[in-house]
Amino acid sequence: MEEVIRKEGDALIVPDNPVIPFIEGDGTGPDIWAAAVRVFDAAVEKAYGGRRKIQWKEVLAGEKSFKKTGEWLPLETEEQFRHYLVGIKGPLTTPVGGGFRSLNVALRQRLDLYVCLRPVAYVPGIPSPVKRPEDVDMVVFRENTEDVYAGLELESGTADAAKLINFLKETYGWEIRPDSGMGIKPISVTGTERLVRAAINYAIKNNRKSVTLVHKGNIMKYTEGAFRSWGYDLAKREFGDRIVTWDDCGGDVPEGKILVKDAIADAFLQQILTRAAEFDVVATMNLNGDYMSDALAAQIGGIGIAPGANINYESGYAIFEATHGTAPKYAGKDMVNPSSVILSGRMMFEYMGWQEAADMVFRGLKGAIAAKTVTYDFARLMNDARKVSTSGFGEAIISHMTDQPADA
Ligand SMILES: NC(=O)C1=CN([C@@H]2O[C@H](COP(=O)(O)OP(=O)(O)OC[C@H]3O[C@@H](n4cnc5c(N)ncnc54)[C@H](OP(=O)(O)O)[C@@H]3O)[C@@H](O)[C@H]2O)C=CC1
Ligand SMILES: O=C(O)CCC(=O)C(=O)O
Ligand SMILES: [Mg+2]
Repeated sequence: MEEVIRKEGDALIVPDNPVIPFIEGDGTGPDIWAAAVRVFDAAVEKAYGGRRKIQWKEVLAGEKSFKKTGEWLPLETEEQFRHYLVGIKGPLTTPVGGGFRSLNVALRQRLDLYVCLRPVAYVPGIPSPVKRPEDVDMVVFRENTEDVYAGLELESGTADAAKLINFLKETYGWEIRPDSGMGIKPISVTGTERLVRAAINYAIKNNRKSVTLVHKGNIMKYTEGAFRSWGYDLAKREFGDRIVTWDDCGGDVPEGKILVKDAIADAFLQQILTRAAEFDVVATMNLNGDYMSDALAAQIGGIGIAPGANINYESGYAIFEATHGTAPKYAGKDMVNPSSVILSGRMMFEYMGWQEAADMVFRGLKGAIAAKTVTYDFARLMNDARKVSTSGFGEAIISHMTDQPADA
């Protein structure tokens, strides 16, 4: 019988043999998925001795879907993610400068997965370009449904672009070059409040020290600046007894309180390199969050190991996915690092309440890295590594799954 994960009130009800839909992904997606699914199944088997098992169900999107169905993102795929509540996906190609819009963004928008959750923490043994990668332990909450990612754009030279440019001149007196392409950046109270609320709730639940609102509000006053103001207002209104702001305490945070502060995005990007330990949970808008998550990933070894999740905390819908893209030059070479999808699976197990399986995945991964068995991206920065393939790294993770606690 088909077992389906469902949400009842605040609780996620997870059967022992849940159906979990997956998208293999384009480019390196199939290589990574083949390694990752073996790791997931091994972790569940070792953690629960056969009592639990995932029933994987492939759903189509991207190039594979287009070849089979003529559609890039069939409605059925979206419906399957809704039906089964929790899913996982590989990266999907988005053409640059034209063609169809991002399927990744479309899925997030259609399921209203408003949080893009990207934890960035160092795993010992991984080569890093910074002196103190262990100082990086941040959790990025990136707003996932609006900002310039809303896809509201008009192409330069079109009648529609000309119409908008004329309207803006007539209505506001704005002078915009007639050969401009136009894009809209919506940032709403609704989008901001639910994102910041999720970030603060996460900080409380996980005993984190601070939540930093990152914005470019000095320049984009009514979008990014408003995000900052609405974020502070929400924090004070809904979490007044749990948080303090910099103005309240001058940085001297009372025991048990979470500091809510803000940083302008350009300064933030240099401070995460110079003073990484001062940042913890970070809440920001879509484009900033996209840039920041890759930049932060670089500090802990690169996007090959940076996981992520797209979540709606009210409906419970969640799609787990890597931070990186399709890395097309390595497609089919069984070469890239599968850690990002594998650690996204670890996040998925945690979300499902399968902590033992999550710990098993992490233990295996830490063991493989400690043994210096790594893929090309890490091997090229290490002197004494044993370079293995995508599938070889998956096998190494499985062979290092032990019964020792994750942080032993
Ligand atoms: N969520 C999604 O599905 C995403 C999709 N994309 C899409 O992916 C496509 C390619 O984007 P691109 O900008 O090249 O970014 P990618 O993230 O695909 O690749 C950029 C570089 O990052 C490194 N990298 C990526 N993945 C891995 C991995 N698993 N292991 C090791 N290193 C890795 C490689 O670096 P090196 O060359 O140094 O080895 C690679 O050349 C685009 O169509 C883009 O839109 C992009 C991001 C997210
Ligand atoms: O959708 C895409 O192609 C890119 C998205 C992206 O870079 C991200 O979400 O991190
Ligand atoms: Mg990105």
